[in-house]
Amino acid sequence: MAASIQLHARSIKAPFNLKPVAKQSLKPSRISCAAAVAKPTTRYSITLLPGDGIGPEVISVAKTVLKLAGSLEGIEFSFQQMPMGGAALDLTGVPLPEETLSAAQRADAILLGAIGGYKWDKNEKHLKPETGLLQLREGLKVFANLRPATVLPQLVDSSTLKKDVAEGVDLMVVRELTGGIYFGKPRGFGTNEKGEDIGFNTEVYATHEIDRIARIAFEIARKRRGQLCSVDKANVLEASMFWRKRVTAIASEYPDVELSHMYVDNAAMQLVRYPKQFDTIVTNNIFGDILSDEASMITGSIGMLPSASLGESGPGLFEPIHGSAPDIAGQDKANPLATILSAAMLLKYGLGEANAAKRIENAVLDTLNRGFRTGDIYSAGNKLVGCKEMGEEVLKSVGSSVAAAI
Ligand SMILES: NC(=O)c1ccc[n+]([C@@H]2O[C@H](COP(=O)([O-])OP(=O)(O)OC[C@H]3O[C@@H](n4cnc5c(N)ncnc54)[C@H](O)[C@@H]3O)[C@@H](O)[C@H]2O)c1
Ligand SMILES: CC(C)[C@H](C(=O)O)[C@@H](O)C(=O)O
Repeated sequence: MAASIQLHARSIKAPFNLKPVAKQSLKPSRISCAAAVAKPTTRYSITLLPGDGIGPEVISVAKTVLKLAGSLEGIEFSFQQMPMGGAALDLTGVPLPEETLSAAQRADAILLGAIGGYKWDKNEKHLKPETGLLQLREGLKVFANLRPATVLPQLVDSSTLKKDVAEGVDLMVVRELTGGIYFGKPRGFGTNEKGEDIGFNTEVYATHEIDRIARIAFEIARKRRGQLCSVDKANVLEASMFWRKRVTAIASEYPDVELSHMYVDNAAMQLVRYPKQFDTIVTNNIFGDILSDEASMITGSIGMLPSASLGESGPGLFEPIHGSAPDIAGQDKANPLATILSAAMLLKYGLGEANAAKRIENAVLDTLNRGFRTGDIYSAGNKLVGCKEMGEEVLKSVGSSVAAAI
């Protein structure tokens, strides 16, 4: 089994090994005239969770891309598709059936589309698709969520920011994923001393939760441009004051990384004022959710941003950061590139298959170079395509020598 924080083996000693080693080949490839040069076949099991809305559309495309990129690198996948979110609610009455969680836990990696939709919006908390996603993240113990936002030169004109502001942006949001206000207790509904109805949640972080995400962020920053910005609300919130104290303490283990701190309101503003100032951002669950959506728009569209969610052991969870986009679901309008790039992250961080990952990344660049655009990233002079056609073009690029060469 593969994947997780060590960026891929299932058990980890070092906090974050950014140089994963590919899983061992299980058997030699078929004997043929080309046997001397053929790569041995490596096999992985992938759990696919298409979910709701545009989820099934983008997963179907990403699966074919993953399959082809893998086969060109001697990798064979077995896919198991399981219900999740609203689709699971309709089928089984719960948003994360036990069978889905255990299939995910047994897999080498998980690729998820998106969950949610109008149909289930008024459900009680425990019957919301979103609750299923949080249960999945908790069940897989994937506490580190990596959300890279890179402005590709081909898409500078798709950004809503001015060209000189967006050009060259390359940042990584490291979001704590299994703690904070999303999971803190007490939480719920009740009545206050005046007898008025209330809803309440708790933002809480323990030392080990902050220390482990901080170490991962420092490791990532060390391998990028050596700058880590910790985003909090330490001028107001005790949980943030403690967050800042622990991140500062962990910094002593990483003298080569330059640590800065920023309040979240300022960070939200700086992201649109001068995003190039950021290299790696580390932040809590809720601030990471919001800031990564904001960062996605710098790159042109939320339909471009992939993510990897990793734990200390066990398989990683890979998903685009966007939701189920009910407004465009079923219309073949979704941009599948965030999910395709999540498949690349699955290969790289989840399985340690860097070459296959590079094939996908290069194929995406080549497809954009050839002028294909879904509606969300369209600009004049390019060719407007739907989700399926975008997928077919990426497949062509994966199959061409370009993908191996760029
Ligand atoms: N990880 C997830 O599964 C996830 C993430 C966010 C939201 N959600 C859920 O999705 C549902 C809709 O939420 P929302 O509307 O706030 O956010 P959303 O991300 O689904 O959509 C926001 C906007 O971005 C557009 N968009 C999103 N992905 C796109 C893509 N790949 N290509 C082109 N356009 C795209 C949508 O059309 C919409 O206009 C809700 O039920 C929400 O809870 C799920
Ligand atoms: C759907 C929701 C539970 C989820 C989150 O808040 O984490 C989403 O916004 C995301 O970013 O994946």
